[in-house]
Amino acid sequence: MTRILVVDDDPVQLRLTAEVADRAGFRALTATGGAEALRILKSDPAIGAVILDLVMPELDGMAVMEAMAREGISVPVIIQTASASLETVVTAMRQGAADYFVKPVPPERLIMSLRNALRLETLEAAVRAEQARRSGTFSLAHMITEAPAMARVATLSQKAAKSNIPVLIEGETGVGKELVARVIQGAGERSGKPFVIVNCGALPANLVDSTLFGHKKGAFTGAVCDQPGKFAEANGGTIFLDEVGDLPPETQVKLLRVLQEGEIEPVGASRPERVNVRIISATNRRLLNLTKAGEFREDLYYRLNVFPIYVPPLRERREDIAALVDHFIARFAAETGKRVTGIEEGALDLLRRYDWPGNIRQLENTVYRAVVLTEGAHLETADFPQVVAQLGGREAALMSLDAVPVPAAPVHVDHAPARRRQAEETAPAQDRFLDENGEVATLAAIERELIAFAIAHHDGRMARVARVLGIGRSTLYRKLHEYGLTDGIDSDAA
Ligand SMILES: Nc1ncnc2c1ncn2[C@@H]1O[C@H](COP(=O)(O)OP(=O)(O)OP(=O)(O)O)[C@@H](O)[C@H]1O
Repeated sequence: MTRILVVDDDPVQLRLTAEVADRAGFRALTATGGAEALRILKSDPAIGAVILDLVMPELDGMAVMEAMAREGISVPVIIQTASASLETVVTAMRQGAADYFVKPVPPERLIMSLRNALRLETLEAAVRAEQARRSGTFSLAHMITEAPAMARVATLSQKAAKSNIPVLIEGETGVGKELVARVIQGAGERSGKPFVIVNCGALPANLVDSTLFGHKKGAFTGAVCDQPGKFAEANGGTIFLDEVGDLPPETQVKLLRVLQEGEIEPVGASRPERVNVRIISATNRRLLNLTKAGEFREDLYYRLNVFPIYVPPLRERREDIAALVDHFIARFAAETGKRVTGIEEGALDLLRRYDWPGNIRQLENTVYRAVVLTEGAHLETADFPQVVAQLGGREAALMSLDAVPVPAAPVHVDHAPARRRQAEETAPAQDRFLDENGEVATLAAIERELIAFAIAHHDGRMARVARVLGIGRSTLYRKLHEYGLTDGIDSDAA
């Protein structure tokens, strides 16, 4: 819910305006003076707009706007005043006010003005983010990171920006790893310097080395002139090695050398060349597992993984969905020239419930498609048919589970109603890891479920159950007691 700040020295007017805003779905904070308003604005970066009274004792509305400009607080301001002079209107608008009203303001006009101001601000923020991305000055302020699960990412990326140590960013596909890398570059001393992206998984095998390190004329057929590689291109700045786990073994050795010596060896060169490049790598597979499986050099792993950052998937930061959707609507409406101005609460709720296996990139594409196809000014549930279809299937499965009376006492799973078992078998794997509140279940809960399943699957033959679960029989029996699964189980049923 977007927070707005209402500032008025008249307590009755203050309460009335705040109520109008609350009724329209905003959360109104209030201040009775300019100093208090500035204090709130400085401490709460999530405030989306301010409704400001011009005439107040001590710090008046104009002074508040001037202070906001000085402090770099770019929240849109809607001015209200009891008596208007043309001069004050002009001054306030010059100072950057988004709109101006003489009291009493009809509620619907005030709300429309608030919505317009917020939409414009979202669009301006998207434009600022794009400009910062292009100029290498991207920062945390350009990224949506309101969810508590992103707090650690924010802190770590700011810390990483202060040094030049290699960073490894891990996270599922589309979670924003590249953006985090851009924040690390944009907030540090290499801000504004080159930021070169290499998708290691997409390089043709025979061109990996020359793409990364460059080549000399005559190094191979077709090498008609010296060609600098990505490392040379990134000199003075940052190289972002996406899908670093896909690098072939020979290239891994060369990368290790860059990390150890700060030198690259272009293909066909007689001696190495020094480079000054910060290395940020990323992967959506666990690099440690690749290392354990012998697919990735261990020495290189430790060199790359000096400062690890894990970016959580979107389903663990659903609080960001509303802001991301607003951001994408503003951007795509502007890009496609469609007059889409928002999303209905029911549709937003649908998007919040979906698990987004493709994360933010999938959400971005989904909103794009909806903006292009919609006929209305507000996106509705019907504009997200794929999400409806997928959620519908899952929720129907859960409802059929609910319809089955679940026995109060733990039972032998063999005796559980057949429909329940069938639903368990068809539920998508990731749903099994969520509890009834949609939260990730505890290890104990999953272990209990797995043991019950194994007992049912092997018809209660406990020796076999212990064997397939990879634990001893005494451990199995201890766990049965711990989880209250002993009812109906004959300890001799081996
Ligand atoms: N916090 C965010 N705020 C706004 N846009 C975001 C955010 N995170 C990601 N995006 C957008 O989502 C898309 C995917 O992000 P990005 O490319 O950084 O993900 P990634 O994890 O590097 O993906 P991949 O694993 O496929 O390389 C991009 O278009 C990016 O601009």
